[in-house]
Amino acid sequence: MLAPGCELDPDQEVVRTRPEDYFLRPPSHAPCTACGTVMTIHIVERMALVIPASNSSMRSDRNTYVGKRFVHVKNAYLDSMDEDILYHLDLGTKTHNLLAMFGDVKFVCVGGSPNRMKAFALFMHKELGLEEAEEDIKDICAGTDRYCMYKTGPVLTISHVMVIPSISIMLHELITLLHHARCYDVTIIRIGTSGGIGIAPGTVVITDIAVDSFFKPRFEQVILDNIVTRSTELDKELSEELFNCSKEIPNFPTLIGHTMCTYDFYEGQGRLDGALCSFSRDKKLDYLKRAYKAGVRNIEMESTVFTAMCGLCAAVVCVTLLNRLDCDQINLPHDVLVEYQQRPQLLISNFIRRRLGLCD
Ligand SMILES: O=P(O)(O)O[C@H]1O[C@H](CO)[C@@H](O)[C@H]1O
Ligand SMILES: O=c1cc[nH]c(=O)[nH]1
Repeated sequence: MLAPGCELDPDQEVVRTRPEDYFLRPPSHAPCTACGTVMTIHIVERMALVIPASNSSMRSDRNTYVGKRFVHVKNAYLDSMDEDILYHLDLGTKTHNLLAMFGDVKFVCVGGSPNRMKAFALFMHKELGLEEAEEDIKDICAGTDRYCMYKTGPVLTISHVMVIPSISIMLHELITLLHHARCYDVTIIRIGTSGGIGIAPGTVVITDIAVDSFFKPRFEQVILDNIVTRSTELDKELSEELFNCSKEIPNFPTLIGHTMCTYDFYEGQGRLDGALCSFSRDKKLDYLKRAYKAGVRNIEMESTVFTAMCGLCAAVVCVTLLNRLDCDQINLPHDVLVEYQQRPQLLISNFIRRRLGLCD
């Protein structure tokens, strides 16, 4: 077991936790960098499937992608399949020419609400000055009502509904789609809403690391009857780039901080206004204050699985709708809510235009 207060070499991919939880690789041992105490370490799988476009310190298993960094699928079975049906997207390798449809995608923007994501696609269409008529921007996944998807030039926009399992299914099919379409140098961004902790409503939080309800930077996935823990590391350069973009927008409160991802909006986020509540106001505030102290600035419900699957060329940008130290209910006037929800969209549009060399 880990000695209390010990630190491991930060370059090591480890998590310090209960040994029985980690089955992915057998535990090994390493000395604490400070005191030399030998500790049991449990290797966490690096899951990120999308390869960063500009990362000079890529691991050797990623170095096969010199020049173009293709979207990577860690599944040996896929390429031997005669046909791959992406059921929830209503797309498939035999029914659609995925290379022709999606081969030029460079940015993927995801968010919960189908209407908000459609509005973002139409906004991007305008911002990129694309010639195609707005009416021609159709939902590519119209054959299913699970998710919606729009393509505007190199920007693919997809809704993922709410919570980890829903975004996880979408990401499996999205990443497979990008792989079939031979996409490369892709950046994936989640644009959403969240509850803030200790910050003014309307603040945009750019996530530096996604943490779970225990403030740990990990995502636990049950696979068969094992729990596999995956890293939720994000590309720091990308968050800095986004932060710099935000400085160019007037009256645009933005910060970089940890984002906590929960499995529930009510009890899971310490709300007193759900159908069930088994804790006191004091316990709630104590929890949220501990979260703040651990670096958490906002709470939402998808970031850990999103970062685990897309991490090293991905970003999470969420506006806060309330300060959870003050209240639980979201009672913003409709026009304010709409304006707040547009903030991450505005930032990402500026970022994409800048990356495409379209900014003045
Ligand atoms: O703004 P979106 O992307 O919908 O995400 C946030 O809003 C939902 C809760 O209202 C959760 O899914 C949370 O993560
Ligand atoms: O408090 C909030 C607000 C939006 N989304 C969440 O997950 N929590």
